[in-house]
Amino acid sequence: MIAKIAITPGEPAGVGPDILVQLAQQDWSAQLIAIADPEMLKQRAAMLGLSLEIDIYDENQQATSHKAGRLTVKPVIIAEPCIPGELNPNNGAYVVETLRLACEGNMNGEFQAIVTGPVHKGLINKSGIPFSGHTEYFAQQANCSDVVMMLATEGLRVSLMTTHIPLAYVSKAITYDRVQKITRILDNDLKQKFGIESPKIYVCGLNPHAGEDGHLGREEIDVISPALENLRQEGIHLVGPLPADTIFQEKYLAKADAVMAMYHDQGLPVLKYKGFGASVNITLGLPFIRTSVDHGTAIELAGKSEVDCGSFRAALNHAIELVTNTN
Ligand SMILES: NC(=O)C1=CN([C@@H]2O[C@H](COP(=O)(O)OP(=O)(O)OC[C@H]3O[C@@H](n4cnc5c(N)ncnc54)[C@H](O)[C@@H]3O)[C@@H](O)[C@H]2O)C=CC1
Ligand SMILES: NCC(=O)COP(=O)(O)O
Repeated sequence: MIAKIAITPGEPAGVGPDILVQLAQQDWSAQLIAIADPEMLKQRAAMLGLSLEIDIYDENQQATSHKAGRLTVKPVIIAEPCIPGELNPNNGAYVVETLRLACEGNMNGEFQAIVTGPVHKGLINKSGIPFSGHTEYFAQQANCSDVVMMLATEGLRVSLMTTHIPLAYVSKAITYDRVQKITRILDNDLKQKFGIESPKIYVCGLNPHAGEDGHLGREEIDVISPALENLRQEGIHLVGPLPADTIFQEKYLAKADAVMAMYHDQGLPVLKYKGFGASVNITLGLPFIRTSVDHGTAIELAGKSEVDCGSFRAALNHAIELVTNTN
């Protein structure tokens, strides 16, 4: 069966559309369905000197694999014409509508995965729509109380205990309950989606030196260790909490199927240092497959043919692979 993959190019003034029209220049084994404004995509392709034929999506037609130089589009009309590199809050609702439709199509089985380009979280909020990230948005749309953000590159997977919240709220968000729920989702998806029979998860502490026996913070003693101990009783293979400044070394990584970081900027700088441009962001715990790029909107590069397509290509390949593995 040929999979239908919904693709949201993200912020129209950013590099998402540039990358999508470039990726459309090659054949793919799945049908790619861009949920976007077709005129905006045509204009971006023309700006980059690429030829692109648009086919308007017909849900009653059987899926056919993507052919180079064409793109199937489920149209969402943009509010105001897009100027690459110029953020326009009047187009914030358009961006969110593309995400809503992609989610709806996955929930009702029309599409088999979502691949998202980068959105500008600040612009969406400026447009009057509270938004902290795709991860949280899709969780809410799919009625999932907890999902996990995981980024993966060759030789390293990093998942996050907390996602897009201010640093000042992180300690309070790391509860006994949260540590258990998030770790169980990670363990389950490593088994189900990645085919790892008995995953080993290495867990970072929150505080310097994982709290130094309570002298530099008590979250490890009061919350993280007891929660991990309970999970070990359930049979989950966990190591830690280990100091975050030394966990990312080969001795541990060679054995780890994933590292769990306590917050966004504890884990992601390491991952991106290792594999920026070739990493994939995967949301675990959703009732559908969702992958994304490792980078943001890079608006200064929009419309200029200078963008690196590696992460978007990897996200698309990974989504197709996950669909194939789970069918
Ligand atoms: N998946 C998503 O929707 C993500 C969205 N963002 C959003 O993107 C916006 C901008 O965030 P920044 O922190 O500035 O990160 P950014 O990733 O947009 O840019 C950081 C640096 O990397 C470069 N860069 C990024 N992507 C590139 C590519 N494909 N090819 C070549 N160079 C590239 C940029 O030119 C810039 O120098 C924010 O609003 C943020 O919320 C950030 C990360 C992920
Ligand atoms: N740093 C990852 C990021 O900001 C992307 O998050 P999301 O929009 O995929 O939730």
